[in-house]
Amino acid sequence: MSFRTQPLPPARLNRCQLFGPGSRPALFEKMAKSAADVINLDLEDSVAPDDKAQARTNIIAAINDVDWGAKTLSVRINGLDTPFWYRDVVDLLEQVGDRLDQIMIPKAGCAADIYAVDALVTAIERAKGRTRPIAFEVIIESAAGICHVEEIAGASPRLQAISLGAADFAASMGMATTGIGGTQENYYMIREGQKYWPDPWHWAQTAIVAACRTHGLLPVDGPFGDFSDPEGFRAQAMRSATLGMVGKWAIHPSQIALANEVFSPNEAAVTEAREILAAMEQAKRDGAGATVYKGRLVDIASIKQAEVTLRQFELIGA
Ligand SMILES: C[C@@H](C(=O)SCCNC(=O)CCNC(=O)[C@H](O)C(C)(C)COP(=O)(O)OP(=O)(O)OC[C@H]1O[C@@H](n2cnc3c(N)ncnc32)[C@H](O)[C@@H]1OP(=O)(O)O)[C@H](O)C(=O)O
Ligand SMILES: [Mg+2]
Repeated sequence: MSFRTQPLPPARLNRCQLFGPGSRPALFEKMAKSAADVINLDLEDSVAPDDKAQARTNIIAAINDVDWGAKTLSVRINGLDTPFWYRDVVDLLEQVGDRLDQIMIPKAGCAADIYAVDALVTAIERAKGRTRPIAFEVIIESAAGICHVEEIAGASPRLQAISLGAADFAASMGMATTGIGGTQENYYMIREGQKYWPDPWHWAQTAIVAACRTHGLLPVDGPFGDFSDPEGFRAQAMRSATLGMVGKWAIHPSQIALANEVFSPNEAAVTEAREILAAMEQAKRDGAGATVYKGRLVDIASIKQAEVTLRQFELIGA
């Protein structure tokens, strides 16, 4: 381990982030009653330019009036290249109480983007006497964003999470696809006449996970557009979980249970984690740093791996 130790991410559940357009207030109560850990009320790309002002009004009313329970409540503001974002921040922070937990910043391209929003948020918080600081989540969804992901991850103490936005990312990268996440038909390899489909999002996900883990943030997988394909969603989510992501967006309620299931350790994983810890306790008593569990090596690193599973399990139980 480096002399600089790796910080733990915020101890909160983030298995599923449910999105809903700010221009569809009829969805808000349904979102609040859902099983998603995080709610993202959207002012950005699911809202048409002419509807931005009304969507803002809808969201402010809903934050103040709807019972959001224990969910993390987040609003996605408009991008810093638009004329809308400053008004999003000002109206939200001046007109909602402490119930708003987080602002989501889309299309972040460099650390200065986060600095700009932080400066505005800080000024409003001071002016209004807000005592609980607003957290930030950032979406990496551009070539610049992925190039600068590590500096973005370290840009503000408000940052709690980073998501991958597959659709804008694909567009920014010039990828030859209109798919939002998942397997891409033309991204394949051939061996002995058989086609195999690797994951074109893999490298961007791992870059986000590494940046998040370095700075103690939650890495989150973004949208899977084809909500009629639950198996495709599940497969994408399981790949993301295997790479270290803690959750995934849902753009339709049918995706919530899938995300919650994939990002909650199952009984077998919890049992195995506990058995590995017990095996390592025995190894310690025997004066060994490594031992054999079910025919395979486990050592001190295995303790840390098992603790990842158990930490997530304990959060869910809390
Ligand atoms: C890709 C980039 C992104 O920005 S993704 C995030 C932004 N997108 C959104 O916020 C879209 C969110 N989803 C929706 O707006 C809708 O789900 C929909 C348009 C995809 C489908 O809506 P529709 O009403 O047609 O769906 P039904 O199947 O009829 O609904 C069934 C039932 O569920 C209720 N419902 C629908 N959506 C939601 C929701 N989001 N939350 C809660 N409840 C919802 C609906 O009202 C029906 O209810 P019922 O009538 O049964 O009571 C990204 O940035 C990138 O770059 O990658
Ligand atoms: Mg986007």
